[in-house]
Amino acid sequence: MTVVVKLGGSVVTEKDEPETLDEAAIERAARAVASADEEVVVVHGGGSFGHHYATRHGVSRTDGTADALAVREIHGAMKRLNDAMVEALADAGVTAVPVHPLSAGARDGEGQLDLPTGQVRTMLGEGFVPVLHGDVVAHVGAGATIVSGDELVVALATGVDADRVGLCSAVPGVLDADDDVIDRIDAFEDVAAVLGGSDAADVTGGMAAKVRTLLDLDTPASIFALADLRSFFEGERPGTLVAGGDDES
Ligand SMILES: Nc1ncnc2c1ncn2[C@@H]1O[C@H](COP(=O)(O)OP(=O)(O)OP(=O)(O)O)[C@@H](O)[C@H]1O
Ligand SMILES: C=C(C)CCOP(=O)(O)O
Repeated sequence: MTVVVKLGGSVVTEKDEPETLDEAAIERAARAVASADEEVVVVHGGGSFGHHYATRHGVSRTDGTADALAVREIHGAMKRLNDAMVEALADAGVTAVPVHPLSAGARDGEGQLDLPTGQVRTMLGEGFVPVLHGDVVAHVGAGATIVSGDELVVALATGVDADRVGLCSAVPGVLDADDDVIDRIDAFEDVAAVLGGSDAADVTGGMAAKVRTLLDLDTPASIFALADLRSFFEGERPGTLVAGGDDES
């Protein structure tokens, strides 16, 4: 059984405070990952590290930069966050190793992401837990653009043939107009009216982009809060199930 899980930047950082970790949340998430019996691929988002620098340099998933300093600053911030995540996971007993998307993937002229995953599959086979992160990647004709952790989740889930996919965010699921958790989403149009961006600085589009991206995936994906991460690893389906191309849950 292989699980791909994203730890949202809104969970592991104080998203409103530049380069500020949420240490307690990181430790709690690391303990939950350590409790997993499955092969796990971890992805984390940008939070107050990546989004802060991406906003400063005007870079998004579609607006690129040719400025190498901007690329180094955005990537450097994400590497600092990734170092902290890998260290916390290691402290919790997880065999975590870092994987940096800038060095592995790129976008073509249509913005399509190409993310090789052979190295991730080999890491899993050797007992490691790869830890990837939202990043900046080279983009044909645009210099470099942001790749969100959510896009990486979709590419990885396909690449490692994941059995389960989970996204841990700052909310208990996708909320409807009454702030109740929506159990299941099968089509973007069904929920478009209630989907917004992020409450904090976020160049990748918040919840609306998250749902749109996950609907591209054949494997159903759950969106839930940190309090539910452990139960997700225990096989439950907390929060909202985004079921794009497949009916099974
Ligand atoms: N209908 C909705 N239901 C739930 N959250 C919503 C909704 N509309 C907008 N949001 C916002 O989307 C946010 C989650 O998206 P965000 O991109 O911040 O999450 P993340 O993946 O945890 O963070 P990061 O992008 O830094 O990794 C919530 O914190 C909330 O502010
Ligand atoms: C802003 C950067 C560098 C990463 C964005 O990843 P996300 O937080 O998963 O959307």
